[in-house]
Amino acid sequence: MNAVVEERPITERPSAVRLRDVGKTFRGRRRRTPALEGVSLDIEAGEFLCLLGPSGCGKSTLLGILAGFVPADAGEVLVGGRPVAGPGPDRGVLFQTPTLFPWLTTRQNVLYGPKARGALTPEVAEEADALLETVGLADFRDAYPHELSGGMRHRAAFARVLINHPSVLLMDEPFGALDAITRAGMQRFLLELWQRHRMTIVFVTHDVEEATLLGDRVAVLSGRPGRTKAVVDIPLKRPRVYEDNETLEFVTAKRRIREVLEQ
Ligand SMILES: Nc1ncnc2c1ncn2[C@@H]1O[C@H](COP(=O)(O)OP(=O)(O)OP(=O)(O)O)[C@@H](O)[C@H]1O
Repeated sequence: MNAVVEERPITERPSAVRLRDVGKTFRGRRRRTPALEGVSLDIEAGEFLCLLGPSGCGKSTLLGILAGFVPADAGEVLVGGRPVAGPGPDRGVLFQTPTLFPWLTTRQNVLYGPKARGALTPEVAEEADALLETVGLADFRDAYPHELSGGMRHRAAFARVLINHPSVLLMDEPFGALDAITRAGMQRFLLELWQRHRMTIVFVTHDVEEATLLGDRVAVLSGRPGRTKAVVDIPLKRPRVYEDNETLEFVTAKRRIREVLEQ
């Protein structure tokens, strides 16, 4: 078994995200659910990290903590060297269901954030148009969400997040609900985007194949309460394409992750 739990001292590499002994217990009136315990992880700036683990191990909770939606009740959570105290435009969040306002057009959706912050300038509007071009929605800038396909809605949600120039992109099973072909297209799109912008990505997935294709490393959480079980390096060359998934290197990397998961 080659997988190792990595401890990368923060002083050695620039760390975009630092988690130290993070814990979270949900306390209801009748039930107390420990979701995370002692989670420690350093994610480098520009790294693509996938978060994998059994259902209910706290992956979404961890992402929610990084996004600032869910307060941790133990440990240290730093993004860009600063403690997370709530949501912020430095962290873009994308969910399985793209969050778009149904009463706004694609372009208006993209411009919603800057407008709400009072930062809508002609330059930002120009940037929105360039982003719509990048995500292949220039011809649909005046369409409403219900007029877009599933993949198009995802790309619109991407543009909506990217207009804020987030340094960290937090993605919670973003392609989980898509059909296989659209999903492969979105994976390709995400890899190209990341290759170009090199933002830090934390990507939650159930899918070992998806984690192997996308990640520089895969952090595997144990069953509830989630703990960092291992961080597995994916030593596959970049740029990667979906068609690589039958190569020996790919299959070997996938097997290593599966072994850790099943341990
Ligand atoms: N708001 C909440 N209130 C109470 N319990 C919660 C809440 N959110 C999550 N939990 C509990 O915390 C645990 C972790 O949930 P979480 O959604 O983070 O897991 P997950 O790994 O993302 O699961 P899945 O892979 O099934 O999406 C679960 O037992 C869940 O029931």
